[in-house]
Amino acid sequence: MTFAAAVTDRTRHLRTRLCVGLDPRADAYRDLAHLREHTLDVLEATAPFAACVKPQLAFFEALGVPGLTLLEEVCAAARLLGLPVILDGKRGDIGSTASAYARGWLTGPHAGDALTVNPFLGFGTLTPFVEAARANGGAIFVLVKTSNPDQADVQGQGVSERVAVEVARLGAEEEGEYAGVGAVVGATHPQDLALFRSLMPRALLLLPGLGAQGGTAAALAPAFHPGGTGALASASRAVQYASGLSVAASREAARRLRDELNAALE
Ligand SMILES: O=c1ccn([C@@H]2O[C@H](COP(=O)(O)O)[C@@H](O)[C@H]2O)c(=O)[nH]1
Repeated sequence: MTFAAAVTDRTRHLRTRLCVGLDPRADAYRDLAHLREHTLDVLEATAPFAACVKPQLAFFEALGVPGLTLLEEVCAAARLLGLPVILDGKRGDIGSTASAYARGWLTGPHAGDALTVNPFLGFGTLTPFVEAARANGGAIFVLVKTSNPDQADVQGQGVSERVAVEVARLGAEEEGEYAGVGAVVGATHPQDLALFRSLMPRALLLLPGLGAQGGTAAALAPAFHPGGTGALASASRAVQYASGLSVAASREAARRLRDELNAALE
């Protein structure tokens, strides 16, 4: 089953559109063993309420080689739990380097099922990512309009719309309900969600910024299709560190966010 089909299946059968983000901050733990245990515990505790999981590569890379080993463990554990994995790496570069990124993060030993991708080196540089994702039934999420308040300094509405049109074009010929070329649109921009939904009708939208950045489930309905499919709302700190390092609190936060999204959509 492709990534797009697998998350949509979880949405329909488990009634969840929540993407649980894993951003393990080294300074929150006694040592690496503690970070590892808590991260894997949060993953397991929140899995029943999640459509997918999104490890942020920066936090794993910051730990060096042990971080990459842990990332492999996280991906393997997610698979055992039936959770599709989005690696949030925001990769992008000239073609030859983009190919290496695509091999590493979409087909390599610590590959995810999907990868976030930066389009700002030009649309041609997306090709290796699209091809690697297609070859493996995976997906990419292209940055269209990021969640941070200063995104408009560089992205701007015209640029974001142009990227959105390209995302739709890249996915247009793919089979299936949703294409393997999706888009990142911040949950912090609820006023723009209807526009981006209409510009990219068959793209899965990844909506980061739920919780800690101020995004709310109630405002996200325009990103979804009738029936509540087509988008994944993502929260990291609000789940992993819902109340200090309490795993029970992480579980309850995931359950609450899942329920809030369902209340807004069903
Ligand atoms: O536009 C974007 C794209 C990615 N992110 C990443 O998502 C999480 C958000 O963390 P929270 O704790 O839920 O705020 C983090 O890994 C970001 O790098 C984003 O925030 N916005």
